[in-house]
Amino acid sequence: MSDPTRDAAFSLLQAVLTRHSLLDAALDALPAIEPRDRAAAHRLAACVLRHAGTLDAVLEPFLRREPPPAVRNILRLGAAAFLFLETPPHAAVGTAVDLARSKKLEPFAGLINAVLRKVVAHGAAELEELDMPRLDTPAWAWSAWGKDARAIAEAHAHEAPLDVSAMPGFTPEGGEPLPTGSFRFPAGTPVAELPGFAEGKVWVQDAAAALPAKLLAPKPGERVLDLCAAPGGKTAQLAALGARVTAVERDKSRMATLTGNLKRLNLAAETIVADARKWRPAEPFPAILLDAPCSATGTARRHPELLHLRKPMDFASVTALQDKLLDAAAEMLAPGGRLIYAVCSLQPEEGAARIDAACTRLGLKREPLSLPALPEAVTPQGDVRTHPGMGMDGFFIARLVKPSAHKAEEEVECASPPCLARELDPAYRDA
Ligand SMILES: C[S@@+](CC[C@H](N)C(=O)[O-])C[C@H]1O[C@@H](n2cnc3c(N)ncnc32)[C@H](O)[C@@H]1O
Repeated sequence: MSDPTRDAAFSLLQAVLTRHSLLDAALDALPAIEPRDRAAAHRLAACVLRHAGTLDAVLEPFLRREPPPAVRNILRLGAAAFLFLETPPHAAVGTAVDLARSKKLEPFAGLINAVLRKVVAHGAAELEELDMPRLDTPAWAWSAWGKDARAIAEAHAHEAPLDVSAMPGFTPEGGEPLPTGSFRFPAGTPVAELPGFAEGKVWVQDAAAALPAKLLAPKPGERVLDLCAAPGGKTAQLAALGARVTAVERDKSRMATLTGNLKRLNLAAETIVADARKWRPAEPFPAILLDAPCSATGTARRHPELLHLRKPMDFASVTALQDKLLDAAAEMLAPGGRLIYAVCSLQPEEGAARIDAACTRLGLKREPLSLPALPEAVTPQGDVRTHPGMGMDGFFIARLVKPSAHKAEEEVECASPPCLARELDPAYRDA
């Protein structure tokens, strides 16, 4: 009989690595098991996903030929339990062998036993020699992250803490106040037990995810359009700051989650289920937050499967959608209005490159952001780029302004290229 934790962890790995499922979806699809076993299985599977490259490098010298994928996953589970999760050697090996038998992989039980015994004997020493951050990061991601790649990859080795945003004036007891205004609790803190959660005073939101709404800085009573709004962390921030928020979200069930979240927090917003590329308001908005759908590589600390599931060629379709959403946002922005564009991605093509293209295509002007609480996150172009090496999720945030009607007319006069005004303006030079 295999133990329920190993069994569930194996199902999670098979779902992610062979059927390309997201880990949360795979967790939802697990048969009913004790919550404690489910949490342990999640932790074990996430550990394998964080360290798959390192685990494979440790196993490599002990394998004479490539084992079937299911057998490799059992070997990874056994090695991860021993090397990273302090499982005693006999339990790490024995549960892996039992698991193989229960999955009709009896012919591989001897191999699994022999390989894992070698891992137990030599694996820890081998680990010392390996460049784990490099091995656990796909080559496409490492090269895209440039000089920050090592710091990001080192942070990916650890579980993320639990950050929360709080209603203005409320301080959740026991939370570490962060310079950017969020509060931090240790990884694994049960959300429902957070101080102020039951009273609707706090909501879960990574410290980086809390920055875009702060940088939009709505005034009390100001009309704000929140595009791509669900599950509503940023809608809640904007409403809590006193803005009159219109939240647009394409997915009906995600919008239901947003509505439920606002209700729990006793906040209000106008909610519209629609495709932001097509929906148009009666009046343009002076302030828009576009939290665009993205590859979400900035959240890989919490979702370690993403680096296994994403492929470089996936980015073309998501950047095309980001451009269309920027086009729509520019149309809905009042002259003189401001637009905050945000993505929880570490990929430059979803960040600065989208803003460069939007400035050229739409005549918007990039306005440099200032973030005194986190100056290292401000790029030379004036955008904000956080990453896990800074202790928070990876986010890209930029502010764009639409020239006022008066200015726009001036630009029309000199619109035939090349436009001298654009050539002289450093913001356009960057574009
Ligand atoms: C990054 S999430 C937004 C997170 C949210 N702003 C928050 O703070 O909780 C992106 C959202 O965009 C929605 N979305 C994707 N394409 C859309 C479109 N064309 N129009 C409106 N919403 C869209 C997705 O369903 C998803 O809920």
